[in-house]
Amino acid sequence: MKKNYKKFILIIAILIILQSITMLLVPILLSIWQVKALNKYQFTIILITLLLSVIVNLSLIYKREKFAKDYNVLNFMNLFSKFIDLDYKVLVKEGSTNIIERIIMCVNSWYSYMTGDNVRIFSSIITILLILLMVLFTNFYVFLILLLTVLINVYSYRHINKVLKHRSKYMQETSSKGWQNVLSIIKNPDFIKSQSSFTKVKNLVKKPVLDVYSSISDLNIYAQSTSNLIDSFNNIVKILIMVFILFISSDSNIKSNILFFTIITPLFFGSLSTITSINLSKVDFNTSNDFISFLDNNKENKEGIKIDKIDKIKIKLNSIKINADVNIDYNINENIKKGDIVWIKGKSGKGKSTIAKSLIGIFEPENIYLNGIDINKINKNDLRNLISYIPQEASIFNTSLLNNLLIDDPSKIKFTDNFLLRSILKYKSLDQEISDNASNISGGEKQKIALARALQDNSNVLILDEVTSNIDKKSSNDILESIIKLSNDKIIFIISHDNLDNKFYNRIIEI
Ligand SMILES: Nc1ncnc2c1ncn2[C@@H]1O[C@H](COP(=O)(O)OP(=O)(O)OP(=O)(O)O)[C@@H](O)[C@H]1O
Repeated sequence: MKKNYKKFILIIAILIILQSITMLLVPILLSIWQVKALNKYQFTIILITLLLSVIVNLSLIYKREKFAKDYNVLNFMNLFSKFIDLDYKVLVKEGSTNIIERIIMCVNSWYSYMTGDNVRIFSSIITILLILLMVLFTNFYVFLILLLTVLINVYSYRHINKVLKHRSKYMQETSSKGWQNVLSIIKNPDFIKSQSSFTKVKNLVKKPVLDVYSSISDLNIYAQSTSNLIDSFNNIVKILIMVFILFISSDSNIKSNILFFTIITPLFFGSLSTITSINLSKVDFNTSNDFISFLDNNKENKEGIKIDKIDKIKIKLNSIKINADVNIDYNINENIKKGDIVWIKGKSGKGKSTIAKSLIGIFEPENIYLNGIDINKINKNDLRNLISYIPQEASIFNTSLLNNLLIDDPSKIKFTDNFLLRSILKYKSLDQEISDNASNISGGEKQKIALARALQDNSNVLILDEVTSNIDKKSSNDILESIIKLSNDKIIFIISHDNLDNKFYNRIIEI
């Protein structure tokens, strides 16, 4: 892609330079040839130049958007990998939707800046320098005025950018957090439709929406008013130059002077305002890069000793530190071996799932050993490869039932034989699209799909966290029985606050 990007930027640079040349060429030719005395040949050249400028503009749009598709997808996927690699605590604190919203903002600002704006700034600077050079040989005083204008613009924007960067960061953070909060309230259609009055829900939604639009409005007031002040200053300079030209011109050169400066000044100030408008996208671009540094600095450390199997687990737990404020106390001392089925029982909120999350390296308590090795020293990818954790909340995606199963090769699987899917496939096909928030399937079906997905992994340890809580007792027992039959020799943890039939386990960890 880097090679492709270089090639793309080269083409875009050529097109933008051509665009600037075609823009500058017409006024220069007109001022040399004099409009009144154009012959057929000169008129044709001017027409061709204008036509060329249209073709160059259209090619720019086409090239940019064609490239943007692949560029945006690649950038999104790169940032998505950083998102997956984030530390769990940061993920919980920031919120996944918030981070994804910011990733989308990054992709958009990279697109604006990297696929044209960066080159356009360059070409505007060249245009300004060329015009300054032309004016230097035409009128030294106007040259000084234009040079001073450029310096005032550069100095002002330097100052404005410092403030803007700060405000743009605040706006990006507030708006992505705000939309995350709104989505969390409205994402469940069952909840929305079960409300008799929307006053409370509306009040809940109004606060984050107000935060979002307030931050955008604050940013815009500052950005637009400062840009406007500079634009106004530039406009005054533009008028003063024309008045000055009229004042200093003699009768003989007044026409050519007016023609030259009428054409040159809009181009000069146009290029200056191009830089101004791109300035905003540059600020967004820099803010986005800071966000990428944030993602990189909060990466989870997965490094550690490589293991390829787990056949014994020692849990000698006194406490698990979840974060600076939350610490959960335990009194566990268990030696678990291959083939054991352990029921982790305890009241709600006592810390059952926290043990499961510690086993896959999300939390890092002391005194858990796998094959005699301290779990905190083991490579986290290996841990997650060898331990299948099926969480309490089934993750269901807005795609087909088949896609939800994340099966590598569907042709090898006989779905009707699958004890989990059989009952679902009586009423639904594998092509059935699962709607947003999985509103068109039942709670039990969600759990069966999540189970069927996880059971494909060829892991050594299986952790079932209340995985049948939405399924009737008889079906739930059938499912557990089938899982145990299929998981010969694995270590299985069954987390449940419900009573469990004693045929399903041979050890208990009670919290
Ligand atoms: N990321 C977190 N940040 C702060 N507190 C947390 C976090 N995760 C869990 N907790 C708290 O830790 C405690 C134990 O949570 P855990 O999910 O392990 O309980 P549990 O026994 O599995 O509960 P349940 O049966 O209701 O699922 C709870 O008080 C919970 O609020």
